[in-house]
Amino acid sequence: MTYNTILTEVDGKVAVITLNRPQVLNALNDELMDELGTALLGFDANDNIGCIIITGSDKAFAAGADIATMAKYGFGDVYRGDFISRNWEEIKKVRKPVIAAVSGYALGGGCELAMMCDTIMAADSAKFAQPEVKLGIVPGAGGTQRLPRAVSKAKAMDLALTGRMMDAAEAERSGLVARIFPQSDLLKEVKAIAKTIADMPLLTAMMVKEAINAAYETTLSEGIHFERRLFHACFATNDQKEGMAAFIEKRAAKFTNS
Ligand SMILES: CCCCCCCCCCCCC[C@H](O)CC(=O)SCCNC(=O)CCNC(=O)[C@H](O)C(C)(C)COP(=O)(O)OP(=O)(O)OC[C@H]1O[C@@H](n2cnc3c(N)ncnc32)[C@H](O)[C@@H]1OP(=O)(O)O
Repeated sequence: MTYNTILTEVDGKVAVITLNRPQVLNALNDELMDELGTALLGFDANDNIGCIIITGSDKAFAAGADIATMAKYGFGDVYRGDFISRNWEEIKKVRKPVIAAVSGYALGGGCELAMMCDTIMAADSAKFAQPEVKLGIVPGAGGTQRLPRAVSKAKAMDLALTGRMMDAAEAERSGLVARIFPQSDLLKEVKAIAKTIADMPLLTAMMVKEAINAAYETTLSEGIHFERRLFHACFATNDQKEGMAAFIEKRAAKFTNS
């Protein structure tokens, strides 16, 4: 499928979606979010794909929502058009692991998009911010809710009230980013991580993702209960039998995703 604002690539069992509005540092507009959702759900439905990467350019993962677009809108436009809610939730429907590979700017909606992914791997050039306050708006795509859960209330307040940028090292120290790589190695390294994940039993990897994401949505005891039932369910899979037999027989497992 061809798109106007993204590029897609398949590398073995790994799908790569590259945001592609370089002239505006990958600023996010409605067309891009529609196309991103279509690509994500397409790869999620593809049995040959085990892990999905979203990335941008060296200079920008995404410099936020398209300000030139937003500047034209009033309350009626965004409220009646249900902007953001209309097409941002697609990524939450994706059941396979999604990795954000961030180089350069991840600002505003760019940081929010990265936080909607299951994990964030960053280049040493990465810079994260929620600078919306400087534009007279609050973050509108989950930044005020996901950032404090990722880095603490104190750090989230600092970032969202000052609009300052946080570099990759601070982002990793704060827990927003899982790992940092030299910019020139980012995509190679993240593809290797994604291949490792895609080589895991798919049903189990999907259950791991679902269980961890549930922690953001429920109480500890409910989350433990949910995890326990998934743990019990694993014992109905061939992959649990194969995984444990392979360990005992000291050989590589041959998972069948069943
Ligand atoms: C409600 C309706 C939304 C419509 C779309 C709905 C779906 C997607 C949006 C969902 C998210 C909304 C909620 C979110 O919380 C809100 C935001 O994200 S607000 C925006 C936050 N981002 C910023 O404030 C960053 C703005 N950019 C900068 O500060 C600087 O560009 C930079 C990143 C520090 C880089 O500076 P420089 O290196 O000097 O480069 P330039 O500034 O010259 O930029 C080059 C070129 O790119 C254009 N550009 C950069 N950022 C944006 C942007 N966010 N929107 C539009 N265009 C952008 C810049 O204008 C230059 O273009 P040129 O002048 O060369 O034509």
